[in-house]
Amino acid sequence: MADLLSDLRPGEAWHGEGVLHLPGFADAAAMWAALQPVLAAAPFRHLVTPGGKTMSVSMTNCGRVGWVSDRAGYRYQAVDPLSGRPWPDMPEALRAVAVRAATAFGAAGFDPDACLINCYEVGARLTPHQDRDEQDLGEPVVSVSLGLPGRFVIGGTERSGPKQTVLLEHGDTLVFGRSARLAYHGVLPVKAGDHPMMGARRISLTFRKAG
Ligand SMILES: O=C(O)CCC(=O)C(=O)O
Ligand SMILES: [Fe+2]
Repeated sequence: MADLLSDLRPGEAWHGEGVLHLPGFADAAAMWAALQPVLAAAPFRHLVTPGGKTMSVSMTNCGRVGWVSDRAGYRYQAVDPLSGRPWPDMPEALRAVAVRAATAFGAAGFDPDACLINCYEVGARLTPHQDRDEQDLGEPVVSVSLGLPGRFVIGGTERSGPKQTVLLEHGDTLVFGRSARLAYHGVLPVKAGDHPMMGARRISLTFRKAG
């Protein structure tokens, strides 16, 4: 840990051994441009939880597999249920950022096969959950934020218990893995605002090794 800490650049922060915040790490404009063909082929949609609730966040995916939720449960699958076709490929420009961030985290060799893309309109939120549908929990999750700020809340491996909030702004990247891989985390309701590039919303791209 001491070695990693001494390599940190100004602004970077470890929130415990398993969480690394890299402010302004991603070229947000380049990522937004690379995302356009993905969103054209697989638009955002509001998924339904197994319990029958419609999520306030709308989602889509790129990569070999994508995360979906419906009355049957949560899972990764190769086909977009909306189009009946495979999810769009993960653009190399996006993948490269995730690999670079994972390397900064100490997870060199990260090879994401799924990118779940979340769109938060003002007021949308993600209640605390664990990301546990991936086969290899030894690999981290890398999340890149675009648009309005997000207040990312992360705690321990129990749903209750202390949590801390990390403000994620346009271009910020957050990596969580190792001791925090199964940490409960979520996003507080996004506050009203108007981002010059992204408008009144926050988008997060979450890269995973699903299996
Ligand atoms: O939007 C975020 O920053 C977090 C998203 C998240 O937790 C997820 O996609 O599982
Ligand atoms: Fe998550």
